[in-house]
Amino acid sequence: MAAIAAQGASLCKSTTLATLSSAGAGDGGETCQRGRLTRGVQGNDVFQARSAVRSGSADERAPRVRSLLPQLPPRRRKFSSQFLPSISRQELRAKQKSSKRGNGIVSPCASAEAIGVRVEQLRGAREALKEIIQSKYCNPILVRLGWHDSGTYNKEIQEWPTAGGATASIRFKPEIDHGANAGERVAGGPKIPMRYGRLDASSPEFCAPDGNLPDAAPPSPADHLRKVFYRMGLNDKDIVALSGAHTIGRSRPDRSGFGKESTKYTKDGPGAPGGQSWTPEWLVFDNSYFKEVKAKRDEDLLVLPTDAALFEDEGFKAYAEKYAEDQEAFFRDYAESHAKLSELGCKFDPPEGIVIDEPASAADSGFEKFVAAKYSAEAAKPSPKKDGLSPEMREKIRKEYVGWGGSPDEPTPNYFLYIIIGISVLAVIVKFLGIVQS
Ligand code: HEM
Repeated sequence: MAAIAAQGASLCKSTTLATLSSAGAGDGGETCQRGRLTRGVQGNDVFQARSAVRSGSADERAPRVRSLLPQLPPRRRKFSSQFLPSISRQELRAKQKSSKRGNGIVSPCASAEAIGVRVEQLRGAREALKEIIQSKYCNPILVRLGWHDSGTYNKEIQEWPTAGGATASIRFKPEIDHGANAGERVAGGPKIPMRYGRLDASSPEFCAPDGNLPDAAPPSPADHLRKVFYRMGLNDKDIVALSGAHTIGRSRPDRSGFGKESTKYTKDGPGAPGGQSWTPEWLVFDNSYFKEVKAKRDEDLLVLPTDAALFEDEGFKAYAEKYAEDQEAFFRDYAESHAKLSELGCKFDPPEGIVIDEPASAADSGFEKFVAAKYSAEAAKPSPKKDGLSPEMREKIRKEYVGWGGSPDEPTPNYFLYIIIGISVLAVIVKFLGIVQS
Protein backbone atom coordinates (compact mmCIF):
# COMPACT_ATOMS: atom_id res chain seq x y z
CA MET A 1 0.00 0.00 0.00
CA ALA A 2 1.41 3.25 -1.03
CA ALA A 3 1.15 5.04 2.24
CA ILE A 4 -0.09 2.65 4.84
CA ALA A 5 3.10 2.49 6.81
CA ALA A 6 3.28 6.24 7.13
CA GLN A 7 2.31 5.81 10.72
CA GLY A 8 5.12 3.44 11.52
CA ALA A 9 7.44 6.08 10.37
CA SER A 10 6.49 8.32 13.17
CA LEU A 11 8.96 6.85 15.51
CA CYS A 12 11.77 7.62 13.31
CA LYS A 13 13.72 10.76 12.89
CA SER A 14 11.15 13.38 12.06
CA THR A 15 12.20 14.04 8.52
CA THR A 16 12.29 10.42 7.49
CA LEU A 17 9.77 8.81 9.72
CA ALA A 18 6.85 9.37 7.45
CA THR A 19 8.58 7.50 4.68
CA LEU A 20 7.92 4.27 6.49
CA SER A 21 4.27 4.93 6.21
CA SER A 22 4.45 5.56 2.58
CA ALA A 23 6.46 2.48 1.99
CA GLY A 24 3.74 0.04 2.91
CA ALA A 25 2.85 -1.76 5.94
CA GLY A 26 4.24 -6.77 7.20
CA ASP A 27 5.00 -8.08 10.26
CA GLY A 28 8.33 -7.55 11.73
CA GLY A 29 9.53 -10.66 10.02
CA GLU A 30 12.39 -12.18 11.90
CA THR A 31 13.63 -8.93 13.36
CA CYS A 32 10.39 -7.18 14.04
CA GLN A 33 8.70 -10.18 15.57
CA ARG A 34 10.88 -10.47 18.56
CA GLY A 35 9.06 -8.52 21.14
CA ARG A 36 8.22 -4.98 21.86
CA LEU A 37 7.32 -2.72 19.07
CA THR A 38 10.59 -0.84 18.77
CA ARG A 39 12.70 -3.94 18.72
CA GLY A 40 11.26 -4.38 15.26
CA VAL A 41 12.15 -0.91 14.18
CA GLN A 42 15.23 -0.38 16.27
CA GLY A 43 14.63 3.16 17.21
CA ASN A 44 14.73 4.86 13.87
CA ASP A 45 14.41 4.25 10.22
CA VAL A 46 17.93 5.29 9.46
CA PHE A 47 19.13 2.39 11.52
CA GLN A 48 16.65 0.04 9.84
CA ALA A 49 17.50 1.16 6.39
CA ARG A 50 21.17 0.79 7.08
CA SER A 51 20.80 -2.71 8.40
CA ALA A 52 18.54 -3.69 5.53
CA VAL A 53 21.10 -2.60 3.00
CA ARG A 54 23.83 -4.27 4.99
CA SER A 55 21.93 -7.53 5.30
CA GLY A 56 22.50 -10.48 2.99
CA SER A 57 25.51 -11.45 0.94
CA ALA A 58 27.58 -8.93 -0.99
CA ASP A 59 25.87 -10.08 -4.19
CA GLU A 60 22.45 -9.53 -2.69
CA ARG A 61 23.42 -6.10 -1.38
CA ALA A 62 25.00 -4.79 -4.54
CA PRO A 63 21.83 -4.08 -6.57
CA ARG A 64 20.17 -2.40 -3.57
CA VAL A 65 23.09 -0.10 -3.00
CA ARG A 66 23.55 0.56 -6.74
CA SER A 67 19.94 1.61 -7.07
CA LEU A 68 20.48 4.25 -4.42
CA LEU A 69 23.82 5.61 -5.56
CA PRO A 70 22.62 7.97 -8.29
CA GLN A 71 20.63 9.89 -5.73
CA LEU A 72 23.60 10.64 -3.54
CA PRO A 73 26.07 13.44 -3.90
CA PRO A 74 29.54 12.01 -4.72
CA ARG A 75 31.15 12.56 -1.33
CA ARG A 76 28.23 10.89 0.37
CA ARG A 77 28.24 7.62 -1.46
CA LYS A 78 27.50 5.63 1.58
CA PHE A 79 24.00 4.37 2.00
CA SER A 80 23.50 5.61 5.52
CA SER A 81 24.29 9.17 4.49
CA GLN A 82 21.29 9.09 2.24
CA PHE A 83 19.03 9.82 5.17
CA LEU A 84 21.26 12.11 7.14
CA PRO A 85 21.02 15.86 7.02
CA SER A 86 23.84 17.52 5.19
CA ILE A 87 25.25 19.09 8.32
CA SER A 88 27.50 17.47 10.87
CA ARG A 89 26.22 15.96 14.09
CA GLN A 90 28.00 18.69 16.09
CA GLU A 91 26.25 21.39 14.06
CA LEU A 92 22.94 19.67 14.56
CA ARG A 93 23.48 19.39 18.32
CA ALA A 94 24.40 23.05 18.48
CA LYS A 95 21.22 23.93 16.64
CA GLN A 96 19.16 21.78 18.97
CA LYS A 97 20.75 23.43 21.97
CA SER A 98 20.07 26.90 20.67
CA SER A 99 16.48 26.01 19.89
CA LYS A 100 15.64 25.33 23.55
CA ARG A 101 12.84 27.63 24.42
CA GLY A 102 12.17 29.54 27.59
CA ASN A 103 9.24 27.27 28.47
CA GLY A 104 11.51 24.27 28.65
CA ILE A 105 10.08 22.63 25.54
CA VAL A 106 12.73 21.59 23.15
CA SER A 107 12.33 22.03 19.45
CA PRO A 108 14.36 18.99 18.56
CA CYS A 109 15.15 19.64 14.95
CA ALA A 110 16.62 22.51 13.08
CA SER A 111 14.43 23.70 10.24
CA ALA A 112 13.99 21.25 7.46
CA GLU A 113 15.56 23.74 5.10
CA ALA A 114 18.59 24.22 7.33
CA ILE A 115 19.29 20.53 7.64
CA GLY A 116 19.10 20.15 3.92
CA VAL A 117 16.25 17.71 3.77
CA ARG A 118 15.54 17.00 0.20
CA VAL A 119 12.51 15.54 -1.39
CA GLU A 120 14.73 13.13 -3.34
CA GLN A 121 16.25 11.91 -0.10
CA LEU A 122 12.82 11.25 1.32
CA ARG A 123 11.81 9.43 -1.83
CA GLY A 124 15.01 7.40 -1.66
CA ALA A 125 14.30 6.54 1.95
CA ARG A 126 10.81 5.47 1.03
CA GLU A 127 12.09 3.15 -1.68
CA ALA A 128 14.61 1.62 0.74
CA LEU A 129 11.85 1.07 3.26
CA LYS A 130 9.73 -0.65 0.66
CA GLU A 131 12.60 -3.10 0.27
CA ILE A 132 12.73 -3.71 3.99
CA ILE A 133 9.02 -4.38 4.04
CA GLN A 134 9.24 -6.72 1.10
CA SER A 135 12.01 -8.74 2.65
CA LYS A 136 10.85 -8.67 6.29
CA TYR A 137 7.05 -8.74 5.93
CA CYS A 138 6.94 -6.04 8.54
CA ASN A 139 4.07 -3.97 7.19
CA PRO A 140 1.56 -4.84 9.95
CA ILE A 141 3.87 -4.11 12.83
CA LEU A 142 4.91 -0.79 11.32
CA VAL A 143 1.31 0.28 10.96
CA ARG A 144 0.65 -0.74 14.56
CA LEU A 145 3.75 1.05 15.74
CA GLY A 146 2.65 4.29 14.14
CA TRP A 147 -0.87 3.89 15.46
CA HIS A 148 0.38 3.31 19.00
CA ASP A 149 2.49 6.44 18.75
CA SER A 150 -0.42 8.56 17.44
CA GLY A 151 -3.09 6.94 19.59
CA THR A 152 -1.91 8.54 22.82
CA TYR A 153 -3.10 11.98 21.69
CA ASN A 154 -5.28 14.05 24.03
CA LYS A 155 -7.10 16.87 22.25
CA GLU A 156 -7.79 18.65 25.57
CA ILE A 157 -4.09 19.37 26.05
CA GLN A 158 -2.94 22.30 23.95
CA GLU A 159 0.79 22.15 24.42
CA TRP A 160 3.06 20.30 22.00
CA PRO A 161 4.42 17.67 22.57
CA THR A 162 2.76 17.15 25.97
CA ALA A 163 -0.54 16.36 24.23
CA GLY A 164 0.96 13.13 22.87
CA GLY A 165 0.19 11.94 19.35
CA ALA A 166 2.53 11.33 16.43
CA THR A 167 5.62 12.73 18.11
CA ALA A 168 7.75 9.56 18.17
CA SER A 169 7.74 9.59 21.98
CA ILE A 170 7.02 5.85 21.81
CA ARG A 171 10.71 5.30 21.19
CA PHE A 172 11.49 6.23 24.79
CA LYS A 173 11.02 4.38 28.02
CA PRO A 174 8.65 4.35 29.85
CA GLU A 175 6.23 4.64 26.91
CA ILE A 176 7.59 1.67 25.03
CA ASP A 177 7.15 -0.46 28.15
CA HIS A 178 3.43 0.28 28.46
CA GLY A 179 1.40 -2.93 28.39
CA ALA A 180 -0.26 -2.07 25.09
CA ASN A 181 3.10 -1.82 23.35
CA ALA A 182 4.17 -5.40 24.14
CA GLY A 183 4.63 -7.12 21.73
CA GLU A 184 7.20 -6.92 -0.27
CA ARG A 185 5.14 -7.56 -0.04
CA VAL A 186 3.74 -4.11 -0.18
CA ALA A 187 0.43 -4.76 1.09
CA GLY A 188 -1.79 -2.94 -1.34
CA GLY A 189 -4.55 -0.71 0.03
CA PRO A 190 -5.35 2.95 -0.28
CA LYS A 191 -2.97 5.76 -1.03
CA ILE A 192 -2.77 8.00 1.98
CA PRO A 193 -1.94 11.66 1.57
CA MET A 194 1.17 12.06 3.75
CA ARG A 195 3.05 15.08 4.97
CA TYR A 196 6.62 14.66 6.09
CA GLY A 197 8.81 16.72 8.37
CA ARG A 198 7.09 15.96 11.66
CA LEU A 199 9.06 17.00 14.70
CA ASP A 200 9.92 14.41 17.31
CA ALA A 201 9.51 14.95 21.02
CA SER A 202 13.01 15.24 22.32
CA SER A 203 13.04 13.33 25.56
CA PRO A 204 11.27 10.75 27.76
CA GLU A 205 9.62 13.51 29.77
CA PHE A 206 7.12 13.75 26.89
CA CYS A 207 6.10 10.10 27.03
CA ALA A 208 2.34 9.67 27.07
CA PRO A 209 0.71 8.35 30.25
CA ASP A 210 0.07 4.61 30.33
CA GLY A 211 -3.50 3.56 29.59
CA ASN A 212 -4.23 5.92 26.69
CA LEU A 213 -4.48 3.10 24.14
CA PRO A 214 -7.56 0.88 23.89
CA ASP A 215 -8.06 -2.46 25.66
CA ALA A 216 -9.02 -5.33 23.39
CA ALA A 217 -11.57 -6.84 25.80
CA PRO A 218 -13.08 -4.10 27.99
CA PRO A 219 -16.41 -4.66 29.78
CA SER A 220 -18.29 -2.43 27.34
CA PRO A 221 -16.29 -2.40 24.09
CA ALA A 222 -18.26 0.23 22.15
CA ASP A 223 -18.25 2.74 25.03
CA HIS A 224 -14.58 2.08 25.62
CA LEU A 225 -13.68 2.63 21.95
CA ARG A 226 -15.61 5.91 21.92
CA LYS A 227 -13.93 7.07 25.11
CA VAL A 228 -10.47 6.42 23.68
CA PHE A 229 -11.01 7.68 20.14
CA TYR A 230 -13.14 10.70 21.06
CA ARG A 231 -10.30 11.77 23.37
CA MET A 232 -8.16 11.92 20.25
CA GLY A 233 -10.80 14.02 18.49
CA LEU A 234 -11.78 11.13 16.20
CA ASN A 235 -15.32 9.96 15.44
CA ASP A 236 -17.33 6.77 14.88
CA LYS A 237 -16.37 6.58 11.23
CA ASP A 238 -12.68 6.85 12.15
CA ILE A 239 -13.06 4.08 14.75
CA VAL A 240 -14.57 1.66 12.26
CA ALA A 241 -12.35 2.57 9.31
CA LEU A 242 -9.13 2.42 11.35
CA SER A 243 -10.11 -0.89 12.96
CA GLY A 244 -9.98 -2.17 9.38
CA ALA A 245 -6.17 -2.04 9.69
CA HIS A 246 -6.56 -5.47 11.33
CA THR A 247 -7.05 -6.75 7.82
CA ILE A 248 -3.26 -7.17 8.03
CA GLY A 249 -1.19 -8.67 10.82
CA ARG A 250 -1.56 -11.15 13.64
CA SER A 251 -2.08 -11.25 17.36
CA ARG A 252 0.25 -13.27 19.56
CA PRO A 253 -0.63 -14.53 23.04
CA ASP A 254 2.91 -13.91 24.28
CA ARG A 255 2.61 -10.22 23.42
CA SER A 256 -0.92 -9.00 23.92
CA GLY A 257 -2.42 -12.09 25.53
CA PHE A 258 -4.88 -12.43 22.63
CA GLY A 259 -5.03 -14.92 19.79
CA LYS A 260 -3.93 -18.51 19.25
CA GLU A 261 -0.34 -19.69 19.25
CA SER A 262 -0.71 -20.75 15.63
CA THR A 263 -3.40 -21.34 13.01
CA LYS A 264 -3.63 -22.88 9.57
CA TYR A 265 -3.08 -19.39 8.14
CA THR A 266 0.04 -18.56 10.17
CA LYS A 267 1.85 -21.81 10.91
CA ASP A 268 4.18 -21.35 7.93
CA GLY A 269 4.76 -17.61 8.15
CA PRO A 270 5.76 -15.62 6.10
CA GLY A 271 8.12 -14.09 8.61
CA ALA A 272 8.20 -15.75 12.03
CA PRO A 273 5.41 -18.37 12.04
CA GLY A 274 2.49 -18.36 14.47
CA GLY A 275 -0.07 -16.03 15.95
CA GLN A 276 -3.68 -15.59 14.91
CA SER A 277 -4.71 -13.30 12.08
CA TRP A 278 -8.02 -11.61 11.46
CA THR A 279 -8.00 -12.64 7.79
CA PRO A 280 -6.62 -15.53 5.74
CA GLU A 281 -4.45 -13.28 3.52
CA TRP A 282 -3.02 -11.28 6.38
CA LEU A 283 -0.42 -9.39 4.38
CA VAL A 284 -2.94 -8.05 1.89
CA PHE A 285 -4.70 -4.82 2.69
CA ASP A 286 -8.30 -5.16 1.51
CA ASN A 287 -11.76 -5.17 3.10
CA SER A 288 -11.68 -8.86 4.10
CA TYR A 289 -11.46 -7.89 7.80
CA PHE A 290 -15.05 -6.60 7.69
CA LYS A 291 -16.27 -9.62 5.77
CA GLU A 292 -14.65 -12.07 8.20
CA VAL A 293 -15.67 -10.26 11.39
CA LYS A 294 -19.24 -10.11 10.10
CA ALA A 295 -19.34 -13.78 9.10
CA LYS A 296 -17.41 -15.18 12.11
CA ARG A 297 -17.09 -18.29 9.94
CA ASP A 298 -13.73 -19.68 11.00
CA GLU A 299 -12.32 -20.34 14.47
CA ASP A 300 -8.83 -19.85 13.10
CA LEU A 301 -9.59 -16.18 12.47
CA LEU A 302 -9.51 -13.71 15.33
CA VAL A 303 -12.43 -11.55 16.42
CA LEU A 304 -11.59 -9.42 19.45
CA PRO A 305 -14.50 -8.04 21.49
CA THR A 306 -13.64 -4.60 20.09
CA ASP A 307 -13.83 -6.03 16.54
CA ALA A 308 -17.20 -7.68 17.20
CA ALA A 309 -18.55 -4.39 18.59
CA LEU A 310 -18.31 -2.85 15.13
CA PHE A 311 -21.22 -5.01 13.97
CA GLU A 312 -23.13 -4.86 17.26
CA ASP A 313 -23.26 -1.16 18.07
CA GLU A 314 -25.85 0.67 15.94
CA GLY A 315 -23.56 3.69 15.39
CA PHE A 316 -20.64 1.58 14.17
CA LYS A 317 -22.67 -0.98 12.26
CA ALA A 318 -23.68 1.38 9.50
CA TYR A 319 -20.03 1.85 8.55
CA ALA A 320 -18.94 -1.75 9.12
CA GLU A 321 -21.72 -3.06 6.85
CA LYS A 322 -20.76 -0.55 4.22
CA TYR A 323 -17.07 -1.49 4.27
CA ALA A 324 -17.86 -5.24 4.15
CA GLU A 325 -19.76 -4.61 0.96
CA ASP A 326 -17.76 -1.83 -0.67
CA GLN A 327 -13.96 -1.95 -0.63
CA GLU A 328 -13.60 1.34 -2.48
CA ALA A 329 -15.59 3.11 0.23
CA PHE A 330 -13.42 1.48 2.90
CA PHE A 331 -10.23 2.61 1.17
CA ARG A 332 -11.46 6.19 0.80
CA ASP A 333 -12.54 6.44 4.42
CA TYR A 334 -9.47 4.60 5.70
CA ALA A 335 -7.14 6.95 3.84
CA GLU A 336 -8.93 9.95 5.29
CA SER A 337 -8.94 8.60 8.86
CA HIS A 338 -5.35 7.36 8.68
CA ALA A 339 -4.16 10.75 7.45
CA LYS A 340 -5.91 12.33 10.44
CA LEU A 341 -4.41 9.78 12.83
CA SER A 342 -0.93 10.29 11.45
CA GLU A 343 -1.04 14.01 12.20
CA LEU A 344 -2.52 13.96 15.71
CA GLY A 345 -0.55 16.30 17.92
CA CYS A 346 1.97 16.94 15.16
CA LYS A 347 4.17 19.90 14.58
CA PHE A 348 5.91 20.22 11.24
CA ASP A 349 9.10 21.82 10.17
CA PRO A 350 8.57 23.64 7.86
CA PRO A 351 5.14 24.41 9.37
CA GLU A 352 3.28 23.31 6.25
CA GLY A 353 5.16 19.98 6.17
CA ILE A 354 6.88 18.40 3.20
CA VAL A 355 4.93 16.74 0.44
CA ILE A 356 6.92 14.37 -1.74
CA ASP A 357 4.21 13.15 -4.08
CA GLU A 358 2.42 14.95 -6.87
CA PRO A 359 -0.88 16.25 -5.55
CA ALA A 360 -3.68 13.81 -6.33
CA SER A 361 -6.13 14.87 -9.00
CA ALA A 362 -9.29 16.56 -7.78
CA ALA A 363 -11.22 13.40 -8.59
CA ASP A 364 -8.84 11.21 -6.55
CA SER A 365 -8.73 13.47 -3.55
CA GLY A 366 -12.49 13.95 -3.23
CA PHE A 367 -13.62 11.79 -0.35
CA GLU A 368 -17.13 10.58 -0.93
CA LYS A 369 -19.61 12.17 1.38
CA PHE A 370 -20.74 9.39 3.65
CA VAL A 371 -24.45 9.09 4.19
CA ALA A 372 -24.76 6.89 7.25
CA ALA A 373 -28.54 6.72 6.97
CA LYS A 374 -28.19 4.80 3.72
CA TYR A 375 -26.58 1.90 5.54
CA SER A 376 -28.24 2.14 8.91
CA ALA A 377 -30.34 -0.60 10.43
CA GLU A 378 -33.39 1.64 9.88
CA ALA A 379 -32.67 1.87 6.16
CA ALA A 380 -32.52 -1.91 5.96
CA LYS A 381 -36.13 -2.25 7.18
CA PRO A 382 -38.80 -2.08 4.41
CA SER A 383 -40.05 1.47 4.24
CA PRO A 384 -43.68 1.33 5.42
CA LYS A 385 -45.20 4.49 3.99
CA LYS A 386 -43.29 5.98 1.06
CA ASP A 387 -46.43 6.06 -1.14
CA GLY A 388 -48.86 6.15 1.74
CA LEU A 389 -49.57 2.40 1.42
CA SER A 390 -48.71 -0.27 3.95
CA PRO A 391 -46.67 -3.23 2.64
CA GLU A 392 -49.80 -5.43 3.04
CA MET A 393 -51.94 -3.10 0.92
CA ARG A 394 -49.22 -2.88 -1.74
CA GLU A 395 -49.07 -6.68 -1.90
CA LYS A 396 -52.90 -6.90 -2.24
CA ILE A 397 -52.92 -4.42 -5.16
CA ARG A 398 -50.10 -6.29 -6.81
CA LYS A 399 -52.00 -9.58 -6.59
CA GLU A 400 -55.16 -8.02 -8.08
CA TYR A 401 -53.13 -6.56 -10.90
CA VAL A 402 -51.60 -9.94 -11.67
CA GLY A 403 -55.09 -11.48 -11.43
CA TRP A 404 -56.27 -9.14 -14.25
CA GLY A 405 -53.50 -10.43 -16.49
CA GLY A 406 -50.81 -7.82 -15.66
CA SER A 407 -47.26 -8.95 -15.14
CA PRO A 408 -45.11 -7.66 -12.23
CA ASP A 409 -42.10 -7.81 -14.55
CA GLU A 410 -43.63 -5.59 -17.27
CA PRO A 411 -44.38 -1.89 -16.96
CA THR A 412 -48.07 -1.04 -16.60
CA PRO A 413 -49.60 -0.44 -20.07
CA ASN A 414 -50.47 3.19 -20.78
CA TYR A 415 -54.29 2.73 -21.02
CA PHE A 416 -54.89 6.48 -21.26
CA LEU A 417 -52.82 6.71 -24.45
CA TYR A 418 -54.64 3.71 -25.97
CA ILE A 419 -58.07 5.35 -25.26
CA ILE A 420 -57.00 8.66 -26.86
CA ILE A 421 -55.72 6.84 -29.94
CA GLY A 422 -58.99 4.78 -30.12
CA ILE A 423 -61.17 7.95 -29.92
CA SER A 424 -59.05 9.69 -32.57
CA VAL A 425 -59.37 6.73 -34.95
CA LEU A 426 -63.17 6.64 -34.41
CA ALA A 427 -63.41 10.38 -35.06
CA VAL A 428 -61.52 10.01 -38.34
CA ILE A 429 -63.75 7.08 -39.42
CA VAL A 430 -66.98 9.00 -38.60
CA LYS A 431 -65.72 12.06 -40.46
CA PHE A 432 -64.75 9.91 -43.45
CA LEU A 433 -68.13 8.16 -43.55
CA GLY A 434 -69.90 11.55 -43.36
CA ILE A 435 -67.94 12.83 -46.36
CA VAL A 436 -68.79 9.71 -48.39
CA GLN A 437 -72.57 9.90 -47.64
CA SER A 438 -72.82 13.54 -48.54
C1 HEM B 1 -9.82 -0.17 18.05
C2 HEM B 1 -9.05 -0.54 19.05
C3 HEM B 1 -7.91 -1.50 18.85
C4 HEM B 1 -7.64 -2.58 19.63
C5 HEM B 1 -8.37 -2.98 20.89
C6 HEM B 1 -6.50 -3.25 19.05
C7 HEM B 1 -5.90 -4.38 19.56
C8 HEM B 1 -4.90 -5.09 18.94
C9 HEM B 1 -4.28 -6.29 19.46
C10 HEM B 1 -4.65 -6.98 20.77
C11 HEM B 1 -3.34 -6.69 18.59
C12 HEM B 1 -2.41 -7.91 18.70
C13 HEM B 1 -1.04 -7.45 19.15
C14 HEM B 1 -0.08 -8.61 19.32
O1 HEM B 1 -0.42 -9.58 20.02
O2 HEM B 1 1.01 -8.54 18.76
C15 HEM B 1 -3.35 -5.75 17.49
C16 HEM B 1 -2.55 -5.84 16.38
C17 HEM B 1 -2.57 -4.95 15.35
N1 HEM B 1 -3.24 -3.73 15.33
FE1 HEM B 1 -4.70 -3.18 16.60
N2 HEM B 1 -6.12 -2.57 17.93
C18 HEM B 1 -6.95 -1.50 17.78
C19 HEM B 1 -6.88 -0.53 16.81
C20 HEM B 1 -5.95 -0.51 15.80
C21 HEM B 1 -5.77 0.58 14.88
C22 HEM B 1 -6.53 1.90 14.93
C23 HEM B 1 -4.78 0.21 14.01
C24 HEM B 1 -4.15 0.96 12.86
C25 HEM B 1 -4.64 2.04 12.30
C26 HEM B 1 -4.34 -1.12 14.40
C27 HEM B 1 -3.39 -1.86 13.75
C28 HEM B 1 -2.95 -3.12 14.15
C29 HEM B 1 -2.08 -3.97 13.35
C30 HEM B 1 -1.57 -3.66 11.95
C31 HEM B 1 -1.82 -5.12 14.11
C32 HEM B 1 -0.97 -6.32 13.71
C33 HEM B 1 0.43 -6.16 14.26
C34 HEM B 1 1.35 -7.34 13.92
O3 HEM B 1 1.02 -8.18 13.09
O4 HEM B 1 2.43 -7.40 14.50
N3 HEM B 1 -5.06 -1.51 15.50
N4 HEM B 1 -4.30 -4.79 17.74
